[in-house]
Amino acid sequence: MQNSSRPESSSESTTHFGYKTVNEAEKAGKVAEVFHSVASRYDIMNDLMSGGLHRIWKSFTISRANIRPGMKILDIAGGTGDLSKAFAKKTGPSGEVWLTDINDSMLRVGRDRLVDQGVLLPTAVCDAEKLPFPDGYFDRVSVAFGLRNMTHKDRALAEMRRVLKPGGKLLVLEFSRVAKPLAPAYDWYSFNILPWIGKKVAGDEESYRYLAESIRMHPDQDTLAAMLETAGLSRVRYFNMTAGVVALHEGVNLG
Ligand SMILES: C[S@@+](CC[C@H](N)C(=O)[O-])C[C@H]1O[C@@H](n2cnc3c(N)ncnc32)[C@H](O)[C@@H]1O
Repeated sequence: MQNSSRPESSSESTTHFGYKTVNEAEKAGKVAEVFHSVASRYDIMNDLMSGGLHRIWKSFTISRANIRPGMKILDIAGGTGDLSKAFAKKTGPSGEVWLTDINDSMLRVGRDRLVDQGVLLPTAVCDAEKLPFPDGYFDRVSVAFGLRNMTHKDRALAEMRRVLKPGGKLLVLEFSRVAKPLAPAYDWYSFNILPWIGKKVAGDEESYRYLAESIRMHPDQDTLAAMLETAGLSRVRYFNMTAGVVALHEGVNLG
């Protein structure tokens, strides 16, 4: 489903940024512009756009993570820190939860928000495609609504598997393919209402048009499950939520 016309390793390879075809080297910069622009209004936009549903999708992810005190957790593309905060509650002080993101604006909003709530976590700017952590370090790795924005999803998934301990679990929460009968209404909402809310609330219509487009360009449920398997994960399964508006994929590193 990647829109590349050449192998990923070529510096002239193309990929997609929403519906646009761009050079791979350009994509990360364009994604960075989106998240620098929306960072300060990101949380309110999430509640407005999803009618609060993102909280339920994240709660389900947290319950599937089955976290126990003392575990080491990596939250990739963690943004404003919703998952990290919930993970930290479950690991307790003996655990280690890393809030990471490639975008320092998103991470700053997240870190400040957590500090205001009395939650102090190690925080790092890092690219999911080149994680600065040793092999086999984490019990759980999560990425929520982040994979869609990555240029080389296969490299990012391989990195996620690399840093998981044997027996550790990867959780990928992402927009996915909605059930067919709902597609017309969902498309109308995505291409009319989302950019309108983006304009009124975040002063940025284009970033929310990118959101709608990037969802359509993201691999569907079965394709993403196959990508997790290719990355070396086992016992791969997924759960559709809200009729496939989002899906939680999970896989285990059996070493
Ligand atoms: C839609 S936000 C999700 C934030 C948070 N996980 C949540 O669910 O609310 C997507 C995040 O992915 C991050 N991101 C995009 N590409 C990335 C990459 N290559 N490595 C790490 N983070 C990335 C963006 O900076 C952004 O903060």
